[in-house]
Amino acid sequence: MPTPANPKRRVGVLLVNLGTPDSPRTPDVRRYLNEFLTDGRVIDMPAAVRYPLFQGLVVPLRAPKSAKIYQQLWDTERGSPLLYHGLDLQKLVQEQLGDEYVVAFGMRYQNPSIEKGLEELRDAAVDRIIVLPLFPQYAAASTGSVQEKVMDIVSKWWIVPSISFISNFTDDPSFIGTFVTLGKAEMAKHDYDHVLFSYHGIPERHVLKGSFKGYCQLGKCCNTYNKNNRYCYRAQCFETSRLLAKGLGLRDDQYTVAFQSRLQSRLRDPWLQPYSDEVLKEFPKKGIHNVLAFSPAFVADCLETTIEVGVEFKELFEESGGKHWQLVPSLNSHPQWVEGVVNMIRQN
Ligand SMILES: C=CC1=C(C)c2cc3[nH]c(cc4nc(cc5[nH]c(cc1n2)c(C)c5CCC(=O)O)C(CCC(=O)O)=C4C)c(C)c3C=C
Ligand SMILES: [Fe+2]
Ligand SMILES: [Fe+2]
Repeated sequence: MPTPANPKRRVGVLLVNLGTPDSPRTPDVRRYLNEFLTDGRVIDMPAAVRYPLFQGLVVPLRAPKSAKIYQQLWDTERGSPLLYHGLDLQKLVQEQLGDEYVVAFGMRYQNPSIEKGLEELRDAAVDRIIVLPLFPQYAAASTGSVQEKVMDIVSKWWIVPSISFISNFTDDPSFIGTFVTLGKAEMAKHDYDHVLFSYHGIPERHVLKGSFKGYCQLGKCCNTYNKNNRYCYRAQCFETSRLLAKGLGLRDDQYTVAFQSRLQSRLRDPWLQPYSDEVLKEFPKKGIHNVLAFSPAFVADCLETTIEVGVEFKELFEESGGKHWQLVPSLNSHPQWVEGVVNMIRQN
């Protein structure tokens, strides 16, 4: 309800990304991983197994190694790229939307928290709230987790606000268009034999658990994007890739879709395949020596893009006989993307 002091109706917008540690020091990375990897939507094991296994064993072993990688990524002045690009986006989107909207930013894990963002919107007396998780493709482990957290928080408020979620933007013209702009800029600087679209992986089980009436079975079911696989992460990754390829003018044999960042565990559960690291090692044997890599599951530079694709995959490719590897930067706060986010919000 509008307050007498501010009779104008205003819409609240909460932009959310995954999360990042407060600093690249091991204790902060441990705290972040403990929150992340005990989320039942990320590690879908019974809580009685998940907490002792991850807090007691996996996270203590992983945190010092992850901390070293975060130290490589950290900007001395601005900190974690995922955080500062998110804050830049918030500022620019707010400027374009004007004072009919109040734009907040939150992280699913660690800071600034989703709770703080929602409280900012409540304190601004907004009329309704639009939540935009900054994940192009819907996954229960990313978007679903943000939705659960938001609903959990507001369900405990005395006055529960009207809320809507933008659950994915797999095929949004500005999301696709900005990546095409960035990709074409790289293509103008160098000749490439092949393009790799590398997406964050998820366990195959997660896709099967969300399969609508058993439609998605990790096969050709994902070759078209339709009402039966609307929420299938794999189908969405293929759809994003087809649209990017079209925008870049690529034939089907000029690009490969693959999945990265699998969490190696002794359980050896299969993740979405093919695995990016295995695919890229084979490229030189197929005569592919110049590769342009995109990370279209992320809208901002982060550990998984800058370090995993930009540094680690490049080294692996060169060790395997490849000549030139280039990562296309993420959308960050590119003006075309800012305008796209503004349009998505206005259309909601
Ligand atoms: C694109 C959306 C994401 C999905 C889906 C996702 C699933 C998922 N992730 C893990 C495990 C890890 N992910 C890590 C980092 C990370 N993940 C995403 C996004 C998605 N994850 C982002 C944006 C980032 C980068 C954060 C940053 O600060 O730069 C990490 C931490 C890094 C590390 O220690 O290697 C882990 C661990 C699982 C298990 C999973 C699905 C089940
Ligand atoms: Fe992840
Ligand atoms: Fe599918």
